Amino acid sequence: MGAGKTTVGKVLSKRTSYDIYSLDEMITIRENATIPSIFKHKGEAYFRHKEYEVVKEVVFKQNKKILDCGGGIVEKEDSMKLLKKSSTIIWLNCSLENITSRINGDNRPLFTPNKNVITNLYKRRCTLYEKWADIRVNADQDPLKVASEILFQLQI
Ligand SMILES: Nc1ncnc2c1ncn2[C@@H]1O[C@H](COP(=O)(O)OP(=O)(O)O)[C@@H](O)[C@H]1O
Ligand SMILES: O=C(O)C1=C[C@@H](OP(=O)(O)O)[C@@H](O)[C@H](O)C1
Ligand SMILES: [Mg+2]
Repeated sequence: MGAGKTTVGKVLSKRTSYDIYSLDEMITIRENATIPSIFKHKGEAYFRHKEYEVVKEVVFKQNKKILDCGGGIVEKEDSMKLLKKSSTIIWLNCSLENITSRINGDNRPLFTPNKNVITNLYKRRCTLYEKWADIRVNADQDPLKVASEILFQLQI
């Protein structure tokens, strides 16, 4: 959360002309509900299943594309296996300090300003990103630079 995936994804889409699929946006439209409302009324497991369904639907399309995932996609192994099989997984590695300053007071149900809780979530997620990512970029810099670093690493 707050690493800049959605922001950088849009920059990459403009620069490459690849289509972009924002999973959070697709889920919101399909469920006709906001993400906080889905979490509140249906729970996280339901949301993760919806994420999985959207991934399954888009990854094997033949067009060149960028998937703007939610940061919690790593919580569901089935989703990650599909991504690993089909895609290059990019980790936008961002300090917890920057994440916290970017999204404080935002509309993300799993974000909390409680330092212990968010530090534990951050550390656990970092282990998962480390496990699954093909490429890691420094996301503690301007989004345009993050996008350039990704294109450089992918040689696009
Ligand atoms: N590299 C960056 N530097 C500073 N602010 C950023 C950066 N990337 C994103 N932001 C800002 O942080 C917030 C969260 O960005 P977003 O792209 O939605 O992150 P994510 O999709 O990873 O949760 C937005 O207000 C966005 O404008
Ligand atoms: O980290 C998470 O568990 C989540 C991240 C959010 O997306 P962003 O990473 O774009 O904030 C969104 O999918 C949902 O609030 C859950
Ligand atoms: Mg996002």
